[in-house]
Amino acid sequence: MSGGAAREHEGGEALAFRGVRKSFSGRGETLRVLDGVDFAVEQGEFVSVVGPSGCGKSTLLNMAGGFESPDAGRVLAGGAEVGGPSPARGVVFQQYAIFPWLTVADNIAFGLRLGACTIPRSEHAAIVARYVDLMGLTGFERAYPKELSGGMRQRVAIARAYAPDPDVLLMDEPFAALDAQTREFMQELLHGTQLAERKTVLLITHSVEEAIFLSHRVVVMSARPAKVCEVVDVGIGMPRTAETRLTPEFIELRRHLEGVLRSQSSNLEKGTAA
Ligand SMILES: Nc1ncnc2c1ncn2[C@@H]1O[C@H](COP(=O)(O)OP(=O)(O)OP(=O)(O)O)[C@@H](O)[C@H]1O
Repeated sequence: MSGGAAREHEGGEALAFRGVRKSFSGRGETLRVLDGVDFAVEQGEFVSVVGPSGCGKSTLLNMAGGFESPDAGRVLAGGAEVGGPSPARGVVFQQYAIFPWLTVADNIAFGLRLGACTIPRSEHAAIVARYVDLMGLTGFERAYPKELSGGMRQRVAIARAYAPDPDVLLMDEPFAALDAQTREFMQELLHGTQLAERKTVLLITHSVEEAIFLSHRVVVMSARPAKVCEVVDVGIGMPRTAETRLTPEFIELRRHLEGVLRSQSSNLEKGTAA
């Protein structure tokens, strides 16, 4: 459908990290986590961040969400400095952060009903129906979270994040708690939703395969104190399917990124950053 063009986004920076530094202090020690991180996500682009464990990936996402602020440098959303959480930036975390007392449909509608959302009430039902369909939740609209599998709950969380039409979606290991088979299925659902919606997405993941499958570009962080050590343009046409994972380009890219990550992780163990 895309004729091999992996990057079909519109251009223009939706999110940018400029010289971002961050340390955490505690028990008389200072932990330098981010040491001048620079990259941007363009509008409509899907970018994943991978890196050694503890290098500061979640810290970056928390800054984009407005939950943390940098010690130095700037985090920009739509060209403006991020000053705190905003409905313009939807967040999906690893834990099933959906409300147990609301049905699937009401969870998905949650952000639409907040005062900050300008989408008219008359459109809410159609929006909920669209995400129920895109996330494969048909028939479960009236179910409560306790009646759903872990994968389904996370699909509700993703639908809820997309529904109020935020400028940017921030996802922190959304599939980490799921088994491998469910995880692949979820990646395919998210990819289909993303092709339909073309949002700007920043995804943090431990899985190189997940990053390649979903993204236009993959940002690799170095060991802590972290910088960007490599940015890879995936360049594999969309839509991607289960077969895409078996193509030589995909396998070669996975091998390359796993090698970079392995060398960064060994730097972390040695206590040095490349
Ligand atoms: N609020 C905080 N206070 C103190 N230390 C923190 C805080 N947040 C994060 N850290 C520390 O900063 C480092 C980076 O954490 P972060 O969660 O951002 O890394 P990560 O790359 O997402 O990790 P992982 O891959 O294990 O999920 C870790 O050593 C963590 O313990």
